[in-house]
Amino acid sequence: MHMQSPPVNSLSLDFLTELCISLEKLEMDKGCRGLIITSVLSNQPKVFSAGLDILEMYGKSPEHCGEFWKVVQEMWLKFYGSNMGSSPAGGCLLSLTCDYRIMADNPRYTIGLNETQLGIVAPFWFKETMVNTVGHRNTEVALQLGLLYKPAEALKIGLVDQLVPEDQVFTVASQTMTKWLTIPGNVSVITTKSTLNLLFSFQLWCFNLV
Ligand SMILES: CCCCC/C=C\C/C=C\CCC/C=C/C(=O)SCCNC(=O)CCNC(=O)[C@H](O)C(C)(C)COP(=O)(O)OP(=O)(O)OC[C@H]1O[C@@H](n2cnc3c(N)ncnc32)[C@H](O)[C@@H]1OP(=O)(O)O
Repeated sequence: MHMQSPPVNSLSLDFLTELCISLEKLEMDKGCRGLIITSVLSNQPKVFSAGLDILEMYGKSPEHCGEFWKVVQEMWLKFYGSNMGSSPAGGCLLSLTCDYRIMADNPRYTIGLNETQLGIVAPFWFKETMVNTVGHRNTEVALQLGLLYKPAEALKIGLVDQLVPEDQVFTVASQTMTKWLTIPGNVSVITTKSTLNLLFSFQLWCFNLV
C-alpha cells in the first residue's frame, strides 16, 4: 500500500478513513496474505508519516474529535507490515502495529513517540504497543523524554527490525514478506499472534477499547 497524502502523510480524518476502508477491502480479499505499507510522497520521499494531523486536534467540535479518535483506533487495530523514513508519534504507532519494520538507514530520519515534546500524552494503547515492542524500561525513558530515535538507535532498542540503504527498502521488504509467507497455514500464525497479544487484548477490553 502506497501512502501519498502530501505534504507529509499526516493522519487526517479523511486520510485515515480511506486507509481503513482500503484495509477492510484487503482483509476481505482471500488472496491477500500480507501487506507492505510505504510512503510514495513525490515531494517528500523521506517521510513515512508525520503522525496524527495536528490540525485535526485543534479548535474542532467534540463530535469531530470523537469521529477522528474513533478512526485512529480503527487504524491501529488493523495494521500489518511496513517500511519507512521519518515516523514521529502516530507515524511510529502506525509502524509499531506492523509485524516487521524496515527503516531506511539515513541519520536524518527519526522514529519515536514524541508526544510529551508536544505537550500531549501518548494514550495508554500507544504506550502499551511500545512496551510490547521495546520493553518497559526503554518505553519509560522514550515516552517521558519524547525521544525520536535515529535509525541506529532505533535498531539497538528493537524499535525497528532492520536498517537498509534507502534505495533497497522496498526490495528488502518484499523479500522479507516472501519469507514470512512461507510459514504454512494462516490459522497457526493468527493463533500465535493472538496468544502473544492475549494480555494486551484483555487490557483493551477492560478499557472498553475493543
Ligand atoms: C481528536 C483528538 C481527540 C482528543 C485528543 C486530545 C488530545 C491529544 C491526546 C493524545 C493524542 C496523542 C497522540 C498524538 C499523536 C500524534 O501523532 S501528534 C503529531 C505528532 N507529529 C509530529 O510531531 C511531527 C511533526 N512534524 C515533523 O516533525 C516534520 O514535519 C517531519 C514529518 C519530520 C517532516 O519534516 P520536513 O520534511 O522538514 O517538513 P516540514 O516540517 O516543513 O513540514 C511540511 C508541512 O507539513 C506540515 N506538517 C508536519 N507535520 C504535521 C502534522 N503532524 N499534522 C499536520 N501538518 C503537519 C507542516 O506544518 C508543513 O506545512 P506547511 O508547509 O508549513 O504548510
